[in-house]
Amino acid sequence: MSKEIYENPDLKKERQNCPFNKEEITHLLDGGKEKTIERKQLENYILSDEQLKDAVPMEYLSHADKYAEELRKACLLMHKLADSPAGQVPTLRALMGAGLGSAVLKEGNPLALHYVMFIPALMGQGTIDQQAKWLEKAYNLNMIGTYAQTELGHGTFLRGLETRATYDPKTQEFILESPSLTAYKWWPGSLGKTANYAVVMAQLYTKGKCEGTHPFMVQLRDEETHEPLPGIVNMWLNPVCISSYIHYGTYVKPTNSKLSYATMVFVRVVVCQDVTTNLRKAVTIATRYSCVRRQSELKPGDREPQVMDYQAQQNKLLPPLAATFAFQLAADHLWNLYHTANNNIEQGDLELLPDLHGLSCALKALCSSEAANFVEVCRQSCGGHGYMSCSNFPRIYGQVTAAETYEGENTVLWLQVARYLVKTRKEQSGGLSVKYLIGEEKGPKTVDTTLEGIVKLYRRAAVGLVDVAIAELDKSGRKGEAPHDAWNHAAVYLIKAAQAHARLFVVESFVDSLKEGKLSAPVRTVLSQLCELFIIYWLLERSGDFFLCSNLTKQDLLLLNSKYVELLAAIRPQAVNLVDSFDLRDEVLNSPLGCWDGNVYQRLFDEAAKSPLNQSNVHESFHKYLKPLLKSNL
Ligand SMILES: CCCCCCCCCC/C=C\CCC/C=C/C(=O)SCCNC(=O)CCNC(=O)[C@H](O)C(C)(C)COP(=O)(O)OP(=O)(O)OC[C@H]1O[C@@H](n2cnc3c(N)ncnc32)[C@H](O)[C@@H]1OP(=O)(O)O
Ligand SMILES: Cc1cc2nc3c(=O)[nH]c(=O)nc-3n(C[C@H](O)[C@H](O)[C@H](O)COP(=O)(O)OP(=O)(O)OC[C@H]3O[C@@H](n4cnc5c(N)ncnc54)[C@H](O)[C@@H]3O)c2cc1C
Repeated sequence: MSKEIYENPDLKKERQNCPFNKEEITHLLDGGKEKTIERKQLENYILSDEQLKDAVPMEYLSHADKYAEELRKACLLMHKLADSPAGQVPTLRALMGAGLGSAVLKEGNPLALHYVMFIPALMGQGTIDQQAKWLEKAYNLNMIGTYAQTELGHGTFLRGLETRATYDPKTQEFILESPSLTAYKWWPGSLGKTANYAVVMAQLYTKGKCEGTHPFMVQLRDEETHEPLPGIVNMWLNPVCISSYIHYGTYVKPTNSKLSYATMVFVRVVVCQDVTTNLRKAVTIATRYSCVRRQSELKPGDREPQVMDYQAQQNKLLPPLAATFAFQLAADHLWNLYHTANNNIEQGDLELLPDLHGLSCALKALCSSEAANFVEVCRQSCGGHGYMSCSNFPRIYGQVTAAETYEGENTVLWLQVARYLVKTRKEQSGGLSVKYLIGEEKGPKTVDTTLEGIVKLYRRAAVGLVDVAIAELDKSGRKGEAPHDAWNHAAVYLIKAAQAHARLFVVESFVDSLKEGKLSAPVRTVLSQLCELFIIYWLLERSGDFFLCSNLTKQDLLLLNSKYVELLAAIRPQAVNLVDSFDLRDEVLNSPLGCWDGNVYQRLFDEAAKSPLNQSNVHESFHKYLKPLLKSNL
């Protein structure tokens, strides 16, 4: 007899009479029906492998055992990648895109950097000959690489990196050295124990002149023994300059000195997708739990309500739910720009490079910071159980908040965006993605609170805040301040302008995607509600920017507040159906709070039982420490 599949009755009720086709949204997020089929096949292919499951929860292992267990699974995963029926690259893309990797490798993937930075660096910066020599070896995992740029003393300021690569024309070799403790490479993933090669960013010196940071291929460890090569601690020999600019002993400048930063641009684009995937997990866990959890009293004498019925809970969870769609659509737009710009750059056309740099910095900083804030709100919305390690919120939060720092610390990236905006506004040129900065914003300054009207407000804020920042810079200049001091003293304004620009890009991506997309009426309705909720939410959160740069009035704001709470109520009935549309398997969510069947309490209890401390009634430490204390009559 088939075992009755349990489904929490409240969740079951939430799923009844769904007014839209969930699969249509799943296909939209996957990039089409075929992509959904491919993803599900790959998920089955990976998640059905018993050897990829943890014998004991990772949190109960030692540091070394965690590393060993993650490496065991990562290596097994690589074999499955190579044997995947869908082919290596689609499987890798699925591992990176759908958060599938973290379903298997919960503490982190010791081989991630090999795929996320080492191979992209070879592809983006290696010469044809270098790619012929190393790419196949890297794809076949006959070498494991990392990307070693950050040093103990420098992570942000790349022009301050201390690792030196001195070209010796006699031997036609580069001598790499770490001249000081602060020059030691620090932070690169996999560098400690896993990688045997690295792309090392170092200052290139030739004929006594520093030509700036360049990438070098360096072998770190013996391929057989894995022992560090001689002198590896503070002296490296025989590196090879990737995309060599040394021709017959003479340095030939690249067309753009920042092309050596290309790998970081790629990862910033990838990070937008990754933090969105993590946010989707957090929202799914919190939403399902909030419909299972009944607590307190809404109507005196009534049964305890689902906590999702509190407007306060909807205010916590529905903006992040909307954000997952907004960030996904913006990340898709950025990915398309990346490919266009990259193809042009390969043809020697660098025109889109500033736009790509500006936008990738903006979106990486915005999506990572907003996702980190939203994940924390999702955790808090689950009360005490959200604090448990098994809820998966601590791990998801650790992953998204790391993204606020790596691949360019967010503040530094905001300032890069501001530099690009000020230049575009002042020079009234270029700026593919900031066309509104070229020429004046046309039309009346009156405010209408339609979707189009709200987008116009975002545009006014984006251009207005750049002008406020420029006015500050000019004011400092008139006072005789040097440009670098004026820039530093305008930082607060510059960052606000950069953030307003990033939010405008996300808002326009969302609105435009709904206009362009071939959506059924029910899906269009629910996504339009989410879009309107999200852009009003952000406007209310940052109303000062809009008061400063438009004719927004107190009445407008009160009207928008009313519209916002109406939208909370309108979307509430579809919250579970929307997160079900993400089609995230329980193994990917990895949380008893977010499981599809809503059997939360039993799963929490089962998780707690796995703790080593729950394998006996009295832990041995009682006899060693507590009992003597109890007897000591202090
Ligand atoms: C099995 C598979 C499993 C897969 C798992 C998937 C997981 C995926 C998610 C996780 C992904 C990765 C893991 C994370 C690993 C982390 C890695 C790292 O952190 S690597 C190190 C990152 N470090 C940085 O980002 C450093 C940040 N600093 C900088 O970029 C620079 O120092 C900068 C830009 C702040 C300043 O540089 P510089 O001082 O040289 O420039 P200026 O500010 O003076 O500007 C001059 C000029 O250049 C332009 N510019 C700057 N940068 C770029 C660029 N990158 N591209 C193009 N142009 C650039 C700038 O705009 C100025 O132009 P101008 O016209 O003169 O105004
Ligand atoms: C999880 C993780 C994984 C990582 N993986 C790698 C890797 O694989 N390879 C690698 O090379 N690196 C890696 N890194 C390092 C990472 O790239 C750096 O930590 C990051 O670039 C920040 O640089 P920093 O640590 O020097 O911070 P700092 O720049 O020292 O930041 C400290 C403070 O100074 C501020 N600040 C710095 N410059 C300015 C400025 N110009 N204007 C205003 N404020 C400023 C920052 O905003 C910040 O508040 C990783 C880091 C983490 C957390």
